[in-house]
Amino acid sequence: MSPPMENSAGEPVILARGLGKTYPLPSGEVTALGGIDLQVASGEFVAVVGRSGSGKTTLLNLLAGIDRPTAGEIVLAGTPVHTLKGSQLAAWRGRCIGLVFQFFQLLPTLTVAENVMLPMDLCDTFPARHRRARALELLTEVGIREQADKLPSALSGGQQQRAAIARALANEPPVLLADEPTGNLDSATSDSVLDLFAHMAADGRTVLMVTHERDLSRHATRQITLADGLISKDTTTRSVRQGVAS
Ligand SMILES: Nc1ncnc2c1ncn2[C@@H]1O[C@H](COP(=O)(O)OP(=O)(O)OP(=O)(O)O)[C@@H](O)[C@H]1O
Repeated sequence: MSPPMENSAGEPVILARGLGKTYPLPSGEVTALGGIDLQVASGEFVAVVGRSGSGKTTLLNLLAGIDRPTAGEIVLAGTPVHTLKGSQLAAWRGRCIGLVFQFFQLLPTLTVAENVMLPMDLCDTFPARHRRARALELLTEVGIREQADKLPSALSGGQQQRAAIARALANEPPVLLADEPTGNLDSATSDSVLDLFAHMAADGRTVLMVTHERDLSRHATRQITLADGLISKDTTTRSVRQGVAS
């Protein structure tokens, strides 16, 4: 059997065609992304690497609908993201994308469980009476169930990032996008967080992570290198089916 390359509708989970982003500056235009084509299937864990300024964050922000492309199109889990506007885009993002950031971005006055429930509250994706139970399940999945009723400040950096990953999964998004998710963690903690992403991808989710640290991309199934806003290298490093040792 070949690795899962498509979702049930027969489309890649992430599809970008001619994707470009330029910024107008007084001194002339800056091309952050020069028109890239990309297909990512369910079960892939993609590490996007490249030098500073190569366009990694721009790519992630376009895929997440945080930024708008100036050229090309994005179809994510079947939705043509480039056509969505304003509140449509925000609602789509809340349901279809899980975002993980370098500095966790947990709300400091909410408990860990309340942070995880927040996307469900905002998008009304699960009945209110089920949200806490779901948050606890997710915290169990990421290995910090016992921290549920603490404030984020009582957790270590690695635990806070696990909480942020649980929050990113709250609405069962098909795609997880992570921008330098280990940038604020020591190397052992980084490895354990990346193992978690690898397991999530092996479970059929699609994970795309931007990282400065090429070495960390060994956890991924595929490494895409950007240079000057273009894909300079695209290597599948591990079969999707192979996943990770459990
Ligand atoms: N808002 C903006 N206005 C003007 N230029 C921008 C803007 N955002 C990004 N750029 C430019 O686009 C290019 C790509 O930036 P981007 O942040 O995507 O790179 P990156 O690979 O993520 O870099 P880093 O690893 O340093 O975060 C760079 O030349 C950058 O200066």
